[in-house]
Amino acid sequence: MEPVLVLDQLDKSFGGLTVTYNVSFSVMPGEISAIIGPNGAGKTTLFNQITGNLLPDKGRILFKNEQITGLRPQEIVARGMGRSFQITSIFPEESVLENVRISCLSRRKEVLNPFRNVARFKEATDQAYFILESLGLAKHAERPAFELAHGDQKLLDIGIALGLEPQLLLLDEPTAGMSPDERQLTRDLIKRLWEEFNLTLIFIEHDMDIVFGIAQIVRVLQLGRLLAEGPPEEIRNNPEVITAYLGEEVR
Ligand SMILES: Nc1ncnc2c1ncn2[C@@H]1O[C@H](COP(=O)(O)OP(=O)(O)OP(=O)(O)O)[C@@H](O)[C@H]1O
Repeated sequence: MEPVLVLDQLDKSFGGLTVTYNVSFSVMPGEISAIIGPNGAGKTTLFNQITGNLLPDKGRILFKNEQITGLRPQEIVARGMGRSFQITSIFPEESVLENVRISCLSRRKEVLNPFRNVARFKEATDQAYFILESLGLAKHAERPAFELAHGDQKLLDIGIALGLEPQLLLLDEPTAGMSPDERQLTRDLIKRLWEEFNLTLIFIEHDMDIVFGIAQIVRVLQLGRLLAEGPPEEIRNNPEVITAYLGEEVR
């Protein structure tokens, strides 16, 4: 089996600050994996390079065996990579349904003209409902998005990404700002979405219950370097990772 994503020796600096240094790893299709590391380790900057929001100074990124380094984010999305953001990217005045339907339609290149192709519009509406039901948001379908609670807005953001039918989905701190109960639900939800939508999923997360609960592979960044990579048990017992990040209490 070929990897779906390959990072090959990525470097990125801001002024004198090295934020990504010689980062290489491969992600296999269908894998669910986590990126962890201290604040400022470079996790989001790494995501930004993968999604084309930032250009690496050096190195290559391959997605489904093709070079995507230097492509614009929209081109990378069109190839099947989705992303949710730490800060949500919803249209606040539009309904919850409309937010997801827009992305389903844009996948079909029918954004603003529902009358041109009624069948496609209906198909996109059904797909949007299916996604909202998977996320537990169908009951809020008709409400304006800004009325949703913070946790639900984050879920909607994932729904928007799913509307684009990604094969690879990147989630940046999906549980940030959530209550412990919401975190628990979101953990189960992420696992279910991964299965239901046949995704390859990479998430950045600080909550170690979630990381060790659902990731098959954990990658640890420290000061922009890939410190360790492996299955949860191996990472949890890795002395360097414990010293750099985990501490003793999570063992
Ligand atoms: N556009 C930018 N210009 C200058 N410095 C930046 C820029 N983006 C990020 N940085 C710096 O790069 C470093 C890594 O930031 P990044 O957000 O990637 O870390 P992170 O691991 O995602 O952190 P956190 O867990 O807090 O989200 C930080 O020191 C940050 O201040």
